Amino acid sequence: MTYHPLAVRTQGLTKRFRTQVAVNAVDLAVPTGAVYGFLGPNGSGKTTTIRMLLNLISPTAGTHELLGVPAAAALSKVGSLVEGPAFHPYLSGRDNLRRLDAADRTADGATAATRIDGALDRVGLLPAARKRYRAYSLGMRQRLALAATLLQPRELLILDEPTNGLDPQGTREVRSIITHLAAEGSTVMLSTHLLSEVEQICTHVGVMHLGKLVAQGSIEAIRGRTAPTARVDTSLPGQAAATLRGLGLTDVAVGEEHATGLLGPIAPEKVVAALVGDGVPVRGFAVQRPDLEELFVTLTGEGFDVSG
Ligand SMILES: Nc1ncnc2c1ncn2[C@@H]1O[C@H](COP(=O)(O)OP(=O)(O)OP(=O)(O)O)[C@@H](O)[C@H]1O
Repeated sequence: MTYHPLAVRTQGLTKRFRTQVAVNAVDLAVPTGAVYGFLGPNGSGKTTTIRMLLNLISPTAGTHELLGVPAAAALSKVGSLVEGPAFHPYLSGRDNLRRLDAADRTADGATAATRIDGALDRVGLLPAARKRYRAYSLGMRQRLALAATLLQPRELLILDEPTNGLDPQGTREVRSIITHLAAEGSTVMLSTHLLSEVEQICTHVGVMHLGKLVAQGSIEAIRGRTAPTARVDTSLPGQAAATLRGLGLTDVAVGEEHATGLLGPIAPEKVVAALVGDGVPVRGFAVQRPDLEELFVTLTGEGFDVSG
């Protein structure tokens, strides 16, 4: 395995459908080892981008590389879930994988059984391997689709809305598999319209809005863009506010039983020490950042679905 710092890299990637620009000059940078959440509301261009990455449609303009090389040269190391594979309802999960594996001319027939059960095991479907596909829950069906992408070793997984349509249990199952796959060393790029999904399983995020990538980076770095607020719970909020102002906090506000202020570069422990030193009875102290949702609403002018 050759190491490339970016598992997915695009420059100026653009797709125009007649008059509509569905994807507009997108520069993606998915670091190797990341779980990258490709976040955006429906219609923002995620699927179109993913289809271009996988060479399923050709870009109007721009370039893309997977694993450091042009996509065509990397696709054998890339697992994807875009339109799930067609499974046969009357065959078992295992037999469905057998069919898919047999159709892969690069796969070694002698090791098929090990490979298939290995893939079933990784998605936790081994106990249900003999069940017919039609008896599978939606979550199990999606897990089988993931297993199908894992029949070959993959350095990169590109998953389009992998939890879409699943019930909470199925969603949890699929998220946990994604986390495991990432822990085993695969880079994962997944599209989603759920901010909560990004917060739960992603290390990085790229935010799409009307075909444009409006923000991208590690969750930590993106959170870091927001100014932290110190909040003091106290019976003497006026006095607390005076201390905060004295230390140089800005936007200091007084509530009924609390005071808040923007921390800036001031260390939280210094604030606590000053409050205590000034005799402010501190009942609680917290450093809060506006959550990602507030930040993304600012970036895109619209909210994200936070359920799920
Ligand atoms: N084959 C096509 N022909 C014309 N327009 C298309 C085509 N495919 C996508 N579009 C348009 O491009 C825009 C982006 O669609 P896309 O499916 O990429 O968005 P998305 O973010 O993946 O949303 P969703 O989650 O709904 O799939 C939409 O306005 C869509 O109608």
